[in-house]
Amino acid sequence: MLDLSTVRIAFLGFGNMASAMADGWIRSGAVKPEQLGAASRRQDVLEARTKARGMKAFATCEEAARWADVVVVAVKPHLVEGVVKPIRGILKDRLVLSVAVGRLFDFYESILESGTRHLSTLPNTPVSINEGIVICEARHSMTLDDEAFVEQLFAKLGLAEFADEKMMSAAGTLAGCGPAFAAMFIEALADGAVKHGVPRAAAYSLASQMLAGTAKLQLETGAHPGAMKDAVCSPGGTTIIGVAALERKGFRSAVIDAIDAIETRSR
Ligand SMILES: NC(=O)C1=CN([C@@H]2O[C@H](COP(=O)(O)OP(=O)(O)OC[C@H]3O[C@@H](n4cnc5c(N)ncnc54)[C@H](OP(=O)(O)O)[C@@H]3O)[C@@H](O)[C@H]2O)C=CC1
Ligand SMILES: O=C(O)[C@@H]1CCC=N1
Repeated sequence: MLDLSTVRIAFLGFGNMASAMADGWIRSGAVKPEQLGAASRRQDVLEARTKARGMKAFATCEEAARWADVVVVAVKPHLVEGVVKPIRGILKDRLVLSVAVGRLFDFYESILESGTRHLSTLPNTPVSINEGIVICEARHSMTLDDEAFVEQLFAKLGLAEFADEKMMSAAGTLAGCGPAFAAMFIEALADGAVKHGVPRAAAYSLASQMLAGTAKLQLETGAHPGAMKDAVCSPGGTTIIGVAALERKGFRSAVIDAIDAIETRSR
């Protein structure tokens, strides 16, 4: 069975998502940097990113896969087939974890050798500080031991949730794309406060703490978000003025439309 203290994990592609996962595992203390390796396209960029973390850099995906017990496929979705197919013989005896959006169980069954152990996931960037989400496809070809190992491994990054194929896309969009929307909200709140004299740095930390605190309150109490909004809106007070302004601009519709646009894009 794979063991957290000895497992070797190789990333194929080491950009934003892969480096966030590496940071999360290293930060958790559960995986040592030397247990992590990566291969990507530009060798100079890879060397800089891996050296900064004390990780191993490999010249090719083949070398990285040969070294590893677990291979994380972290290239753009349209590159997955070209990266994976040439090394499918090596991957046959590895645990393959994918983070590529839209690359689910059936796709990997069609490009990997029969019997390869694989799982498709959709993580998000807050995994780098162990506060992320990893949405995992319920359909996979892992053994029970792999499943127990993966649950341990992903628990170090935050919340790991299994979702069936029907839910995978929308849940992945909420969790995976959501940090960009949340960051835009933080930026916009800060811009509004800066406009009225709050220093930029203070505006960012106030906006982020407000969002983190509100999210934690919802998670801990399970309160309905509408009730949480009502609890802040004093009759004739200031908040309802802001709520009415947001409604005039279609705030909630804009957010729903953002998810909708992603889910109905042509693939
Ligand atoms: N960013 C996010 O928040 C999330 C991303 N994902 C998924 O993660 C995957 C990676 O996205 P992201 O990290 O944002 O993208 P990046 O562009 O930041 O990283 C892509 C990586 O792939 C490397 N690469 C490109 N071509 C090859 C190749 N032929 N062989 C090996 N490596 C190669 C790139 O190297 P180089 O830079 O040298 O070109 C780079 O290291 C995508 O499939 C995406 O769907 C999933 C959830 C969230
Ligand atoms: O924008 C993207 O395609 C990736 C997938 C989810 C978040 N980032």
